Amino acid sequence: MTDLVTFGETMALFAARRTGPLRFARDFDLGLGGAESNVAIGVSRLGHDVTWVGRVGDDEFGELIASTLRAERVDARAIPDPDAPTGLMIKGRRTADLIDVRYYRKDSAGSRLSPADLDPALIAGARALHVSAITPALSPSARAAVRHAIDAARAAGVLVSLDVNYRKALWTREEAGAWLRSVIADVDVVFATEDEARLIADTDDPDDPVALAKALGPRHVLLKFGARGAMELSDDQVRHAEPYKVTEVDPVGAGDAFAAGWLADWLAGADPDRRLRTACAAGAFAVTSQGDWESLPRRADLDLLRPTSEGVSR
Ligand SMILES: Nc1ncnc2c1ncn2[C@@H]1O[C@H](COP(=O)(O)OP(=O)(O)O)[C@@H](O)[C@H]1O
Ligand SMILES: O=C(O)C(=O)C[C@H](O)[C@H](O)COP(=O)(O)O
Repeated sequence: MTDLVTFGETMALFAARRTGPLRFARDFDLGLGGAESNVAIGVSRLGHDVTWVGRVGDDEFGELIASTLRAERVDARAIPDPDAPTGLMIKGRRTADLIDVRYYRKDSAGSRLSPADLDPALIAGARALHVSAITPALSPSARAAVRHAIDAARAAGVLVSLDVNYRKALWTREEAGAWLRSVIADVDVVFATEDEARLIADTDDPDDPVALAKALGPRHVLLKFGARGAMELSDDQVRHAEPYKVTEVDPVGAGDAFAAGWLADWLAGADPDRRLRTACAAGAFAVTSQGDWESLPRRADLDLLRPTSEGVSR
């Protein structure tokens, strides 16, 4: 039995070590990145059993992904695909605070995920399913896999969580909006930035976060405002969360961390105020180091941050 099932594409990640145009980068840190595996690691570190499913190439990067996730205690069902390579993500630093992410993932192993890769019994045995709207943008078979997984979760009464994670390199706003509107009624929890929420919501006041959240529809709506914190609309009640004070080194991965924190506390049965604080703390931790997931917190770390922290722990 697992608490959370998630699936998607995880890529080998090359992060340039120095700032400037990528062609002058010279050296890179090799790691991995993928929205859903970032969430899987985050939820695992916060104490729950997580299963991640995805296709990887039958290559060194596929090994890197499987072994890293397993080291993070994620039950990684990394399906080796003999016919396609692991996708790549290249992270450049054009300036000290301008990160430029490029994908080399067309026809990758991860994009070849299909409904047959996702066992409905695995999903039915979990308490929550987490998907992102990156997967449906990868290929028709990956899109069908998301629908299949959501249907399996709904049939079994398993919580369905969706992170909008709009990636303009993969599809247009119109394509993403149409797909999102086709699934939103089957979603229990949605994570979005305000701009992402506007892909789905039809409201007269798209600049009002509360109106936007109400127009989305799911039982739990989480709107993320970056360094300004977040808002939750759950069961008609609105909660605002102050951000935690950290020095931002790399903003990539904050949204995945936030989703991980929220889901971990939902699984733990935490009260809604605490759940939202955990989500914000996890998001804050994520921006403190270069990697997409390396600085994600364990439970004991959560108390280290305070909204008004002076940065000293005694
Ligand atoms: N610089 C920051 N300082 C403190 N918390 C942050 C910072 N950036 C992000 N967070 C936290 O992480 C959450 C998600 O980040 P955000 O950038 O809004 O999402 P995404 O990565 O999906 O665009 C925010 O709602 C906030 O709680
Ligand atoms: O899987 C993909 O396509 C990715 O882009 C992987 C990224 O590492 C994360 O998804 C970060 O996303 P945020 O948490 O929204 O900053």
